[in-house]
Amino acid sequence: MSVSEPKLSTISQSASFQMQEKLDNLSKPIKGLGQLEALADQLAAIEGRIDLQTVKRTCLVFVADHGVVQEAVSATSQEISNVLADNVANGYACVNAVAKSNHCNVEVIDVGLFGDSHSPKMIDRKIQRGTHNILVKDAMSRQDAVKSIQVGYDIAQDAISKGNQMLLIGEVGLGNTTASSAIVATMLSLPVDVVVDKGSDISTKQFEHKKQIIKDVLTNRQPNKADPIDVLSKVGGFEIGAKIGVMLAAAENRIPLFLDGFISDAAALLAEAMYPGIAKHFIASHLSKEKGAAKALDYLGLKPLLNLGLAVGEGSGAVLALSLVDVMQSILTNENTLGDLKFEYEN
Ligand SMILES: O=C(O)c1ccc[n+]([C@@H]2O[C@H](COP(=O)([O-])O)[C@@H](O)[C@H]2O)c1
Ligand SMILES: Cc1cc2nc[nH]c2cc1C
Repeated sequence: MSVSEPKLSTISQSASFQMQEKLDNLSKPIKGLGQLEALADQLAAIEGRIDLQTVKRTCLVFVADHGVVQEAVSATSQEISNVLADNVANGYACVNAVAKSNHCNVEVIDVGLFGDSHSPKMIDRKIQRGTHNILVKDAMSRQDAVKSIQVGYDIAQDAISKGNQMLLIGEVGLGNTTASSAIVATMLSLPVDVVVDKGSDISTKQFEHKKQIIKDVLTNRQPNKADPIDVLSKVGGFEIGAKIGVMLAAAENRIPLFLDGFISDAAALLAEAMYPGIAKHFIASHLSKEKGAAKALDYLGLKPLLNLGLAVGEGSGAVLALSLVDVMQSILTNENTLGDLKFEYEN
């Protein structure tokens, strides 16, 4: 099993059916827990069992820089990526705070920061010092695009071998909503205006400029949607490739994979094009505030669990959705059955 010879595990319809039967027997109206029931069904289908394995989970946060930040498409200057990435590695960022309350491990992996990390906790798998500016040059070589997927795959395999039962993915990378917009517009053949949004919050004037930059990027780079590696190498990012690798390792090992926001959604479109059917192994934790997110999730047939207007990144939304998994586990463990109440539906 590897990136070059993927072998997705099967999605167990019978485990999903058994889970729904169990839920239908609980002391509540049939399907009364709505999308939470669909979540439990999907987890059972992915894991191939109804005694869901959810306790040990890790959010893998991939950090990388984007040369296109030179074009003033982001709220901050490029050097800030390092500061933000180190903040996650040191345990003080938004995702760390959410992870503390939701009992989730966080690991931070440098796959392409321009600078050197100052955190001893940063895992160094740097592929290059940032992507090239995609307005003028391909983001990375094809070889580095494949390498980014392999790095993510290896990191995920390691996490799985340490007993993780669910994986979550996040990122820090200023400029990556520009790269993600270019990916989503390409993969869904949509106009840039329909998918682009304000990322880490830019002014209206800067937003108009960002739209034009992405249009020019697509004209200059001509990514080929029939070849996802071409798209990743021309307009993508190292953290986006690494996320694809995690998705593959999770899908091979019956491990539920929690997407975070827009950048995960863009990576998921590439993964689905490379490994058709892989999206069935993904849980859409939330609907990002970025408007292209809904387009990507609709295409993938994924219904987000939360819709809170989140636009943080780091994996924070994915970790937040774990509270719903934990609530579902409590329901499955603690709620009694219609039988206990000697209650039966009449038809
Ligand atoms: O997860 C999202 O949907 C999301 C939406 C907006 C911004 N972000 C985060 O903000 C950074 C990218 O914003 P930008 O404006 O520089 O492209 C990057 O570090 C992402 O993790 C993330
Ligand atoms: C403050 C800040 C925190 C972030 N976390 C992930 N991306 C980010 C971008 C900014 C600007």
